[in-house]
Amino acid sequence: MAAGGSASRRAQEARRQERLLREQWQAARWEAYRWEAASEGEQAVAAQLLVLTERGWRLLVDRKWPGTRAANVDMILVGPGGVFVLDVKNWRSAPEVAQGALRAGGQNRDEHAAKLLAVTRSAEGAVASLGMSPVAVRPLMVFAGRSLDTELGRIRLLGEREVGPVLLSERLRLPANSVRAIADHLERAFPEYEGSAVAPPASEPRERRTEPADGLFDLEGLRDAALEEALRAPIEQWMTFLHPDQVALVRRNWSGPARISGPAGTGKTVVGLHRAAHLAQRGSGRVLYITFARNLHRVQATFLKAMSPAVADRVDFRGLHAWAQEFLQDRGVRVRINGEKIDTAFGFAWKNVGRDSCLAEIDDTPGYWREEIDYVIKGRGITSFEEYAGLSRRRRRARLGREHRRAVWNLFEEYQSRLAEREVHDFQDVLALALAEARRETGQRPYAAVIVDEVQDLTLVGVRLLHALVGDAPNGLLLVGDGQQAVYPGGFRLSEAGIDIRGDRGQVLRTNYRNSKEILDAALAVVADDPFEDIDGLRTPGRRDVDLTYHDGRVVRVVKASTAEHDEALLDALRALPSDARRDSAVLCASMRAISHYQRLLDRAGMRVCLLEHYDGNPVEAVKLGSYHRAKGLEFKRVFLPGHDTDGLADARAPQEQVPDTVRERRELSRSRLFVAMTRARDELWLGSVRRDPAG
Ligand SMILES: Nc1ncnc2c1ncn2[C@@H]1O[C@H](COP(=O)(O)OP(=O)(O)OP(=O)(O)O)[C@@H](O)[C@H]1O
Repeated sequence: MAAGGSASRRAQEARRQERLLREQWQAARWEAYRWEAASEGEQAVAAQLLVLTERGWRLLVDRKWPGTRAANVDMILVGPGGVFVLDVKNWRSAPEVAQGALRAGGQNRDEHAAKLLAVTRSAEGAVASLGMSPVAVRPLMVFAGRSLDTELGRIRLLGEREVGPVLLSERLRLPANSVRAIADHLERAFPEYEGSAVAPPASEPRERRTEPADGLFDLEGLRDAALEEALRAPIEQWMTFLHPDQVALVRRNWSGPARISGPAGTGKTVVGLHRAAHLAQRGSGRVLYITFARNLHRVQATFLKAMSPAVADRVDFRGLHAWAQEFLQDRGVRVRINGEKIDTAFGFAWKNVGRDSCLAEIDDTPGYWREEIDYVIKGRGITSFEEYAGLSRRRRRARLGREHRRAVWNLFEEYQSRLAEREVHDFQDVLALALAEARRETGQRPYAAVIVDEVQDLTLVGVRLLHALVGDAPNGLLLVGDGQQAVYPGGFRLSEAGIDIRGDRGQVLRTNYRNSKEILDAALAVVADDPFEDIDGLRTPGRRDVDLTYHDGRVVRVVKASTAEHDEALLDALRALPSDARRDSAVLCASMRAISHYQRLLDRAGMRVCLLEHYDGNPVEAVKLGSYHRAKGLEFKRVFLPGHDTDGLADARAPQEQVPDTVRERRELSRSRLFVAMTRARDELWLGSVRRDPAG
């Protein structure tokens, strides 16, 4: 359609909406004025809110507060924007918030805020039994005859004029059937208050309010449009609903460190985020939410803000290394990181004592030995050769005798002295320094709780560091992750970190809410023969039992004879998408080289690209592009994996006994990474390959 045509359609729609609103406003005012016992101010607020009831919201007025004898609740509103508990005030003096207190006419009015919070907690309890996240209920204090929009803790204070527009512009959180279910449930939990001052007249049939007053109202149409919009909504649209088992985890009281594990897509992150909001809402201290991946925390911060704006500023989302550097800086400890100098230091060390040692017989790629130092020696905080000589090198395949370990140790010492010579630290040093600092008793506890997402990506020293921040305090440390999605070498057991997870403090989620069966089956086939050991030391087979929630999805396999044909097929698939579907699509690659290649390809084809390192969780009208690593923890409706089998999948079919241990280890890691990338897809997974010449 021509642009002019769609602009005129939009203008027509805007006029229709305006007329509709005007009609709804008239009807609402008329109805509010029939609430004779209410003050004029309360009627004005009610009129604003009654407009919402014409737009898919349900308004419960003057309800009994369960568990009390005579107290009432002014209003509860349930709608696409969530659940709100309202207290309507008709004060003679203007309200103000000063130094965390509510005041009016020179007097402290905190008792009103306390009552509203207590009612909100009752409502949270009621919706939690429906499986709704407790953080989705929000308290509002609305002031008749005033104009304001401010906050007091988690309470939002709004004036008579602001309340309608603010609620109407809330982002979509609940679909229509959820609004119905919650409102029905709350109607039962908060029965009508006897002797109600503002209840609508009994003679007025309740249904009248939701029926069109005349032909101008197209309520059915509005609802259908809202529903359709929810289905089309970008993938970032946050889920407010949790399964009752997940809600229980969010609200649970743990007596010490706890852990949530489970296969890909089982809602671990959702639970972690709701838990962060819950703790921030309940306690007085700050919550630290840590991930290893460098941009994931930004995305998660955006999600939390959408989900629970009132608490968002009490949760710090950080990448582990950046946080550790800030922490050291705050404590006055100097660190110097310089990537180039670190590489040179290792390069020299390898040349001097590695290249001609017995290590080269096992694997002559220096990278393997650098990983040994990073993940095994420094990552596990090993400080003496004897300790290293007796170490069980978890998830490392090459068997090293004493002689080889001695050679690794020499390489490590040489590397350390080269770093010292250049006066630089590497990333492992930063964590070790931060750990030493965190263990120093300063009397300050910066955080009440620490939540670690994708914990399998951390090293042992990283986990020790975060544990040191909160110790074994109740509800202090929560570790969220899945060993099957480990994408870095090496590993450790929690017991080595001195973390004891026992009884109900170790929880496993089992229902995959993300992937369709076809997609999950394809992903599990890649790692089917790779049993793995998780941080609790349990060995688990690669093909795990997962419960599925049934929704459609498909796997598209495209095999071409040349890279050019393969790339053209990718472009065709992307071009075939409607333009608003591209924003929920991601092209993921195993290497940086491949990312540069596909960035050029998409640029040349005129397709807008958003690199994952720039993605912050807000919907963006572009195809996302990034590495398998960067895609960790994220999800997309459609995932495109060009050349997905160049690194790992095909190798899995080679006879294993002829392959050196270190190569097998690398391939295993490649398969884990591919598994992670594949399980990012919700509805469609596109797997591209270039046919290899069997003789080649
Ligand atoms: N109870 C639920 N009902 C419906 N959808 C849910 C539920 N719980 C989680 N989801 C959805 O399932 C998807 C996967 O959730 P999440 O990202 O938290 O899983 P995860 O276990 O952290 O995944 P991964 O380990 O693969 O990163 C998300 O879209 C989330 O909104």
